[in-house]
Amino acid sequence: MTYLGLDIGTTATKAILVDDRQSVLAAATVASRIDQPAPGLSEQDPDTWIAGVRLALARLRDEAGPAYGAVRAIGLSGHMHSVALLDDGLHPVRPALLWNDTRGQAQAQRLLQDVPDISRATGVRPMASFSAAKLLWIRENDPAAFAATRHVLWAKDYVRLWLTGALATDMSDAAGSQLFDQQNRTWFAPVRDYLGLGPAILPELRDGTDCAGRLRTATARDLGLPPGIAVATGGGDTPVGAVGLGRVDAGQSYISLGTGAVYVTVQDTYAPDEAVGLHTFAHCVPRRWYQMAAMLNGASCLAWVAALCRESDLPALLRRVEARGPGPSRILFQPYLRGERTPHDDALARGAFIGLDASCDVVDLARAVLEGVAFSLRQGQDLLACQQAISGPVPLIGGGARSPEWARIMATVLGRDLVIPRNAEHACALGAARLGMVADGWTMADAMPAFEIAQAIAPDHEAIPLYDAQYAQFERLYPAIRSIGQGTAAGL
Ligand SMILES: Nc1ncnc2c1ncn2[C@@H]1O[C@H](COP(=O)(O)OP(=O)(O)O)[C@@H](O)[C@H]1O
Ligand SMILES: O=C(CO)[C@@H](O)[C@H](O)COP(=O)(O)O
Repeated sequence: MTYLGLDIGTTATKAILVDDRQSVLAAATVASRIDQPAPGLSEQDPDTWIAGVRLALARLRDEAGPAYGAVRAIGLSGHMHSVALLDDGLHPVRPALLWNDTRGQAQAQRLLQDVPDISRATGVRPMASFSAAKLLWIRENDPAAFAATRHVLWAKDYVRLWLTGALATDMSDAAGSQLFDQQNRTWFAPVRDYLGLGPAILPELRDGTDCAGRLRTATARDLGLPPGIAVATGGGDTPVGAVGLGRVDAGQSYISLGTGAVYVTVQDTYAPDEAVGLHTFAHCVPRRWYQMAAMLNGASCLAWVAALCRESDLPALLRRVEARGPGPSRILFQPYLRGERTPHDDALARGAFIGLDASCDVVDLARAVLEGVAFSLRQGQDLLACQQAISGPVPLIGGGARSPEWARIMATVLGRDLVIPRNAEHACALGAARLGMVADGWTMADAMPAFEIAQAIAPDHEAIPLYDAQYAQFERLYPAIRSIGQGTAAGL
């Protein structure tokens, strides 16, 4: 008896096969194409999500052998906010604007002005990342696509549509749309009406643990899976990561360092604080919400600086950073390469290095990047901690968690113990498989045990005061150069 988890990540699709004790039997990762032809633009063709799943499953099938044919249920996770618009025939009418596409900034401002109570009802101030601003941008800039739209789905929902034929979404992807009433867990009519979306355009809402449909016979044959198996509704990657860690109880936190970065704390009541740029969203599991600081610029900043400096071996670069000895660096890096959400809500914010001198080399730049992303997460931690205490060691997942060197810098900047869970890279895919288990009849308690620790990361206590001083400088940087960054972004 096995379970399949699919995670439609921003940079890669991941598939994982586990047995009923959740031992990983096989895993596959397939890189995704992203089109980013100019600053602020970030798109994906929804059909690449299906192509990624197809290829990942072919690899999983080769690796796993007979266990692959014994799958009892499938669960899904996907990057959030990236909305797929489908026509009458359920085909995409245009590429999806991804969560880190910031074209909808002016539209977000208009939503804030024109829709009373939007922030309190939807759990966050309107921002370009969220689906409502994207839909408004498309209505104004691609009216033919908007007019042809009959259905709106999120990344994992489009994959599930292909698997089962069911049109649905879960509470957590709905929560990230800014079209959702977080308290009552239902669509929020004032935004829907403002956008001019008929009620039938938004899909049926379900919990992520529900069975949303059964695997179609033809698709099952094509994929080599049993027909008719349950496919869970699934969820957005942020809450599904929490499921993969077994951290779904109030007060439990975790950090994900993927393309972006999120710092999450689970809640069992809806308690928004939209004023400070935190997000308060419904969870993919029933009767839970979560509060998060969400940064557009996470481990992608490391990939960026490595590519810029033609360093193709990330682990080798990170070892060179560590070999330089303890930080902080004498250079400051502001990581807003794609604008930023928490804490600034500024699509036109831009990146910066400050303090360069003639002796700086790639290792100095890389260290400054690792620290700048960590400082950004500390700003998120400071905001979250105003709402509720963050207790105990915090687990770190996502591609960035592959680096113990980065985790050490992060622990020191955050001033707290971190832990790298076993299967940290697969947390969202594992969470997806766990949603599949619940859809197959398991209880949440049995399907979602706490993670096992692969590595404990303690802060460097001697370096904490030095990093505190550098963090104070970091906090001064954005207000000092905001207008310059906005000016260059606007082409002034
Ligand atoms: N060895 C490594 N150390 C630190 N970061 C890494 C390493 N390998 C990959 N990464 C980072 O992981 C990021 C991708 O993380 P991942 O969680 O897989 O992304 P996503 O789910 O957003 O597609 C890349 O931006 C890359 O910089
Ligand atoms: O915008 C958010 C959450 O609100 C992002 O977390 C996306 O959901 C994509 O995550 P990664 O690809 O960076 O893991």
